[in-house]
Amino acid sequence: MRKPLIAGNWKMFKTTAEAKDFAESFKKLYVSSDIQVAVCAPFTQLKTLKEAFQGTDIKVGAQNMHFAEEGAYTGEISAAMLKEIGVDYCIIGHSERRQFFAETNDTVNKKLHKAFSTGIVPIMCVGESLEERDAEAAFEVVKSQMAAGLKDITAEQAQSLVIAYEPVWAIGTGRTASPEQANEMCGFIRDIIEELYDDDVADKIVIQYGGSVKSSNAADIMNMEEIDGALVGGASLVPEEFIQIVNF
Ligand SMILES: O=C[C@H](O)COP(=O)(O)O
Repeated sequence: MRKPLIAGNWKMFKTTAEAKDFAESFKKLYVSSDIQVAVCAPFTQLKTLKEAFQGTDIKVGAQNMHFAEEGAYTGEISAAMLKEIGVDYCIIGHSERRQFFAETNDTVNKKLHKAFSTGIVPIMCVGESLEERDAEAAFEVVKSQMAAGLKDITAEQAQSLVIAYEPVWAIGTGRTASPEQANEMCGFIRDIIEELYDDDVADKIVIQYGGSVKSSNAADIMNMEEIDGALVGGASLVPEEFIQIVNF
């Protein structure tokens, strides 16, 4: 049985003081359940959050990492550095990284290999742009992101992978994919996993939806059969809002 994952993605928001405030308020509202909860924060807040969430089952994730073990890569952070402070998850291939920081399917693939070999669970993001959806190319685009991103990833590794389907046109726009549209693509992603691996892996893999998820639409999305959680941007910044999504 898959354990759904609801993960916040803070993007480039919150100072250390703000992260501490969030954690203190959120812990008071949070009750452990059969939903896994994680907060993916800026690098500088990861240690703060790990400490603040100690003694709870709330996990912590990064939003990016480099694929090399170490080296002359000014400004980058390695998987080992994240692991050392206890980071559980890392978002890989978010559309904002693809759009603004030259992330490609090839770098996504390299990062996945490094995350798995370091013991960090990758949250691999896939999703089409509005132009691609309008051109009826959404399924083809997602399929090629999946195939290239998962190149040479073993079935054993893939079982613990999280995939986030985030249609680019629904991110931060207030325009959510309908629960049916999201469910259809998440089902398609599961079919691709079955094709690439087998039905056992397809059955185990967690597939999230992301894009303008809020407390008002969380239940409609989360109750869809193929959707195992959410990657939540803006609405994860406010403890009282994020907890309502977690408790959908
Ligand atoms: O990673 C999260 C997504 O980019 C969604 O962001 P959003 O909930 O602010 O639309």
